[in-house]
Amino acid sequence: MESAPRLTPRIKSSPPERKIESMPPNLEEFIPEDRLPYYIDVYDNDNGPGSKISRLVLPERPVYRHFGLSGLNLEIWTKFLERNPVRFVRRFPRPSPASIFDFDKGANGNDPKSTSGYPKIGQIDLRNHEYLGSGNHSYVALAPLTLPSTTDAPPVHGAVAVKLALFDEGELLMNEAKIYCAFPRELQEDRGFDLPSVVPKSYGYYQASHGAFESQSLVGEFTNYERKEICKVLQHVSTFLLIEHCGVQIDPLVGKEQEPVLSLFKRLHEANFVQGSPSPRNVVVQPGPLTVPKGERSLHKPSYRILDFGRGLSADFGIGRKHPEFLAERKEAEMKWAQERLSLNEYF
Ligand SMILES: Nc1ncnc2c1ncn2[C@@H]1O[C@H](COP(=O)(O)OP(=O)(O)OP(=O)(O)O)[C@@H](O)[C@H]1O
Repeated sequence: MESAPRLTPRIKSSPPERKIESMPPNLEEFIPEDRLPYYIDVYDNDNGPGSKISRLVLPERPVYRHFGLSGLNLEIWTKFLERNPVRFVRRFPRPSPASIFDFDKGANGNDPKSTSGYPKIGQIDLRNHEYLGSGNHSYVALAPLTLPSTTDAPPVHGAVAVKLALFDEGELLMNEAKIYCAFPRELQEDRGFDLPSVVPKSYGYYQASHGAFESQSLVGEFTNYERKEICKVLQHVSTFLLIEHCGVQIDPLVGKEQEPVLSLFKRLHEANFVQGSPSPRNVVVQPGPLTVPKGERSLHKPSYRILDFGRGLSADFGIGRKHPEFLAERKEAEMKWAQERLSLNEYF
């Protein structure tokens, strides 16, 4: 008997291929909280001729449209950025007080690796990033993340999605960061046929701050006045969220293609989360299954993931916690929404 032709998912663009040769393979491993760095240095000083001010570190924000950039001393910022990375500090998952203490002991000079093996400073290199996508609120880039080795773990080097807030949408990104912190590990890790991963793994939410700048060893001479001006610009620099790169956007799905994606929404709801804006833009696909080595994966066995939790709800905090009945209502509505919006019929 002839077997039925297998349906491969519709996707918006061709499956991910490295456009930049030096880009490492995607980081796929789960990194426990105590291995995430306290600081991340972002290299972002090479934005092509004529544009020394990075769009990524300093996205266009309404504040500039209203007041222009004149209030900020961009000459000094440029001088700083040409020679130094921008240092960000981890906000979520919140570093534990003990690890901060331990970190500070090391940061004071003499202990490059902390005693508990806590990695101090990671690096993101945005100079050669690939554009992954953007929404109404964000710009998402693929860039290499490096974490130093610790006393009991090897270094980490892999490509991750860096989601930056555009305009003044930091609140959505912060909500998303909190949701990622609340996800249980089993939603992020692929555990085989019956329990595929539902959402990307996340590697923390980071913010540029005065304190992080003060802890940075700077290349070049900066006067006190210049330091103050740099701190003013830092207040406008976007926060960012690091997440696993999980493939390319799907196109609306037909018939049976919808089943695996709807079952991911079901698992998300069973774990007491709501995504908040289901649409084909917020579902990505890559060759699977993820449990086998990369060379053996194919789009005939697709691995889907749900993205974008800016408008997400969780039973762990906020309105989802205060009003469980509201959360239950949203889950029901979201399932109907997902059925309609992921379907090709919706578009005709
Ligand atoms: N982890 C990821 N892996 C692969 N692609 C991604 C990832 N995160 C984001 N993208 C791409 O970037 C696009 C924008 O991301 P996202 O939907 O999270 O942004 P947003 O600004 O919150 O969107 P919206 O306008 O729906 O609020 C996605 O549609 C997807 O194509």
